[in-house]
Amino acid sequence: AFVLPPATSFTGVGLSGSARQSAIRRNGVSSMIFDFPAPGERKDYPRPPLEETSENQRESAAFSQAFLDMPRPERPLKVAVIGAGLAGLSCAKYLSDAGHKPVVLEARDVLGGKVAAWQDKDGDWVETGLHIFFGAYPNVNQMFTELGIRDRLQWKSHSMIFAMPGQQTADGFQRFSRFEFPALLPAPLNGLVAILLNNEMLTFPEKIQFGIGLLPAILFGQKYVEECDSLTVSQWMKKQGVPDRVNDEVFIAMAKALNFIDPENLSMTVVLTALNRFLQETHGSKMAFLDGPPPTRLCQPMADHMLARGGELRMEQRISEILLNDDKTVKGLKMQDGSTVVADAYVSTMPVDILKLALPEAWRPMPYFEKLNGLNGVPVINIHMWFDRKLTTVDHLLFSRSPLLSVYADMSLTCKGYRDDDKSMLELVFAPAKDWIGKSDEDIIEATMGELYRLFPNELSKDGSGAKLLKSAVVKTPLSVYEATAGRELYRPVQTTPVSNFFLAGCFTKQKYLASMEGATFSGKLAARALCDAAIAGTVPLQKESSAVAA
Ligand SMILES: Cc1cc2nc3c(=O)[nH]c(=O)nc-3n(C[C@H](O)[C@H](O)[C@H](O)COP(=O)(O)OP(=O)(O)OC[C@H]3O[C@@H](n4cnc5c(N)ncnc54)[C@H](O)[C@@H]3O)c2cc1C
Repeated sequence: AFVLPPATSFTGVGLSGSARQSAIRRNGVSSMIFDFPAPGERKDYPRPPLEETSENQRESAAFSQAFLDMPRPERPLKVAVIGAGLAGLSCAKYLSDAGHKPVVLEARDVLGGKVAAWQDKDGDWVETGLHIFFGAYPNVNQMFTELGIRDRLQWKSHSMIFAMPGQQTADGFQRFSRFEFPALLPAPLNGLVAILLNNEMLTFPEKIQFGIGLLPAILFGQKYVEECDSLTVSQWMKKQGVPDRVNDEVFIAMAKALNFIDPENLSMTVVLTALNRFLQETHGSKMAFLDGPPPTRLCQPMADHMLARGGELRMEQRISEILLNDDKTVKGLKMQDGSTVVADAYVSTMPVDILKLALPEAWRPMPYFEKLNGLNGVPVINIHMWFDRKLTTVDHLLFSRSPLLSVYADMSLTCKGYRDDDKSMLELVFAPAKDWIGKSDEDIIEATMGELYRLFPNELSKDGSGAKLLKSAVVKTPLSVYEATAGRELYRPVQTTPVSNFFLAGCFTKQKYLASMEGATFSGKLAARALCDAAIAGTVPLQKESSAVAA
């Protein structure tokens, strides 16, 4: 156990009710015990087991190791990291690994940003989003390994399961169509067999036509994938002569799951990027659920890691203005409470819509920042419904294939922390949400029930004789991840900005893993690396005082 040095602020996430509130208010306890190795105690990160290592996974482990192997800075940089979502926490973690001093400033009283969760009055957890981890998330998987919390990822059978709304089995239960990836075959054979053996959704000629359509992606690789950003999924399907039914049966569900929009709008690059990972990595499409709420089960260990290495976390600290020097570098951050935070360098991980509003006037004409106008957040709604009995026995993510919903899962089965042997808690992603985001929670729940009657024909009944809805929670995110419509790749900024002491991270910034938890985590790592390199090159202007961060 390691005793934190005095005056380190911490978050009360993980505690409940008044204990949590008072912990947040105290925000500067004298000491806390963490079951975590002291700085310098462990030189090398543990590697994931060999059988799970893909080339991307090995690259990610080496990238992490480089932070530990860097020469220790003579004068550690104080870095203000704006936002404690996955990008901010990842950036802070790796900066602390490299010997720098991150100070994370989070506007809310909860860690996680788009993976944030909180407890309702009954103590039940409400999440911003239903979150799935994939085998093809090397930097996220590496993060779990580095924090010693791999056992918190609950891996499910290697399958993709699609609901068949309105269709029932002979005994009246909901029908599913499964793509099963055989365990003994390597990629891409396991994926091809999974597709070939499923005959409920696509006919053999349809699969062949889709396979032929994909040939250029297989032959020309990444270059072709990137070129396809000029086309929507629907346009690409037409151009490649893929039958409409493939779009309707599979890609509406896929597009909604990947970016909460329809194939008529989604860039084909997004779909090809996902397919590429799934077809190249044997475990790529394997899915895992976290074993409880992300703020306590994932974000807190990330924060603890950097706190144990001298970092700082300040909750309920919203920045209201970026203050500039005459040369347009950042002079400090004006906080909403009127205080100012000064550091050697600054990393913004604010979502793109908030960042655009926060940009200083002097930066707006710069082409790098001007490009951000091409990116906008997409609306999405996450719904929780608690029922008085079990609705399903399927312990997996389900693609709903229904007009209003995207994916859903019975969290009482899929997630150890929410386990209930008698009742179901469905978590459902409602998308596209453009026409619904302004509607009342009651309207949204009523519309969702309408979909559920078709999805659970035997368990739910309009006359009230089936399972009863005990309570529900609706979480609206009007501007979530950037909307990946055709042509957006051009607008995604790299992590190094034209301002020498200002860096960007966040899932919208340029990296090869889309707007996802992996994208956010990797972007934070890339920003930390860019900053460390700039520090070594001496291009970050240092503040005069040795203790640069002042509140
Ligand atoms: C409903 C839903 C379902 C999803 N499902 C999946 C999934 O299954 N798999 C997957 O990989 N991804 C999924 N995602 C996407 C994933 O959650 C995001 O890509 C990722 O969490 C984004 O992390 P981030 O750090 O880039 O941004 P954010 O999480 O948005 O973090 C930004 C942080 O900045 C803070 N902030 C904002 N303004 C200020 C300010 N002025 N001052 C200080 N702090 C500020 C915010 O409070 C926030 O904590 C889902 C998202 C949603 C909404």
